[in-house]
Amino acid sequence: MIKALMAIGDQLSRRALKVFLILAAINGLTQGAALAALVPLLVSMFRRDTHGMWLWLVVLAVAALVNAIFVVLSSNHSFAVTVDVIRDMQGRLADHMVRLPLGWFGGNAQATASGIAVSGTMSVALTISDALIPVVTAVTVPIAVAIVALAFNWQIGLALVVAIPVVALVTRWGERRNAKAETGVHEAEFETDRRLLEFADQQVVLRSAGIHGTQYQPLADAIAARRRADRKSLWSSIVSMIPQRIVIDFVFGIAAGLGVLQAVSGDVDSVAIIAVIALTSQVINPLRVLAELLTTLRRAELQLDEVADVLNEPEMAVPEVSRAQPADNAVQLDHVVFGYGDRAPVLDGVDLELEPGTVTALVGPSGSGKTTVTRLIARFWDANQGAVRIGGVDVKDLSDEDRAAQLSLVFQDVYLFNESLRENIALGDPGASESEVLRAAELARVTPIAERIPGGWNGSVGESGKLLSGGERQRVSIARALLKKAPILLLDEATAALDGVTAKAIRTTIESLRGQVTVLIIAHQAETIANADRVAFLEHGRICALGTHQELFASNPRYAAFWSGRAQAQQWQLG
Ligand SMILES: Nc1ncnc2c1ncn2[C@@H]1O[C@H](COP(=O)(O)OP(=O)(O)OP(=O)(O)O)[C@@H](O)[C@H]1O
Repeated sequence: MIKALMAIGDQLSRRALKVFLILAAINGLTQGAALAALVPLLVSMFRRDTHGMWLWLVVLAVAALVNAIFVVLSSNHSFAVTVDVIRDMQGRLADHMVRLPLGWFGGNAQATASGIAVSGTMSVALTISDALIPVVTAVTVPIAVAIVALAFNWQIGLALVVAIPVVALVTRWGERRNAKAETGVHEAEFETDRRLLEFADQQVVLRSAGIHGTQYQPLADAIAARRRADRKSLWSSIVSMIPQRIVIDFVFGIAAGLGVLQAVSGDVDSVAIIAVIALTSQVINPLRVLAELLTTLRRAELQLDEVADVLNEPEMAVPEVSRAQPADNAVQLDHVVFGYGDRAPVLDGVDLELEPGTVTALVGPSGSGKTTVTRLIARFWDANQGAVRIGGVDVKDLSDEDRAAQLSLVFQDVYLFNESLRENIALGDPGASESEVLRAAELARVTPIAERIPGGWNGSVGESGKLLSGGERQRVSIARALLKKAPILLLDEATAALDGVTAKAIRTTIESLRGQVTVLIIAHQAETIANADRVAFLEHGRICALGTHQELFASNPRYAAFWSGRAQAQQWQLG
């Protein structure tokens, strides 16, 4: 675990960790020395040797005082190290995660990331503060005691010196044996947490399906698996503890037996023997708790492995400074091939050019890759082949700031922050004036929302915007995008949840941007598509037709069939 912590920490916290370990070791050694001073003290007392008694009493007092100082120092330092470790791990995780491709956040990765960044780092930090000092003490006290015993009675001392590595080996064996069960517990814990979060988050869906509590099978399964894993881990630790206990008791038995033999044969002072045997017993307790402490360390080590796994995920290479500046607000996809992970390509040679200031509608069957096109323009992922360019510059050559400045995005799944209505819009341009915010809000028809909700512009939208309707959330996110005034606007079904009148008003707003802003719009409403300068028809991973809606409808049978299908389904009159 120390090795893993050293690998993750920066130079400063590595140094702090080393100092902490040294302090903890001195703490253990001085504790052992204070205990050891009891042997000559007891012998002097029994021999009524006043000089010796005082001498060893002073030695004991000094050792106890030094130990007390190091207890305070190491405890104090453990607090500092704990804070450093949390800061370090969370800081490095945050810095790294913002540079990971967004694809990494799909599936379980998001739950993993929040689990690791919050509970994982906390549990590692708590292990340092609660378990590391006892572990170091459990190792150093027996060593100190064995050295002292060697000085007073070499036979017993030798038995301890030989026994300590044997006990350490048996303990290590037990801990390794437990490791598999511990990994099982860790995985089961993660799955239960993930299912519980899902269960809490998706209450609307579950209740509408009539599913309550443990009727939600994946959660019930996760809880049952966790119970099984806990039981397995408990048995595993009981089984591995037995040999450790036997070896420890055996060592104590041998030390006591040796002492008794020497006392009976009259070779050594029996008082000294009693004192050394009493001292030996002090080795037993730290060694016994060592096994439990190692299990705690093992759990922290698993968390650290996960932190390391996240940190080892390759980052997207983003230049600090753009290698060139976009010449205009054109967007170009040049023979782009892209697939999610190792799945078959979604886009298989997409060529598309959005001319500056034009409105292009991207249409195609569900799952054809329309959203994926917008994600590649925004560089949430990198294309496997081909290039995506903004103003003639490859998006890979733009810094995060320059790329973000070029784009405004409104996605299907709108996320609002648990802030006021005004703050949610102002996020689009934190430097915007009050009148600019209100103007963007007006254009996106947000004003009626401010008039309705308690608190008006300063009223809260609730967690993830849950106090607003789906259509209202979309309007706020459109206002946010309009406020940004970026030269390229990507809209992915941004008006899907709006009523006809509001959708028409927003369409008018978007059309008013024509000539200034390059707009790519994914929409299913016939009016939006019919009014676009050009329609790009995406099918089978390629743009297979490009032109106005009327041109494509007349010349491309696949497009005409696609629209006829939609019109039939939605009873639209087209063409
Ligand atoms: N994060 C992801 N990980 C893996 N596969 C994905 C991911 N996002 C989308 N896909 C897959 O990529 C394909 C294209 O998805 P995309 O969302 O781009 O299609 P779309 O044309 O926008 O669909 P729709 O019109 O239904 O919104 C789909 O088969 C989808 O399952």
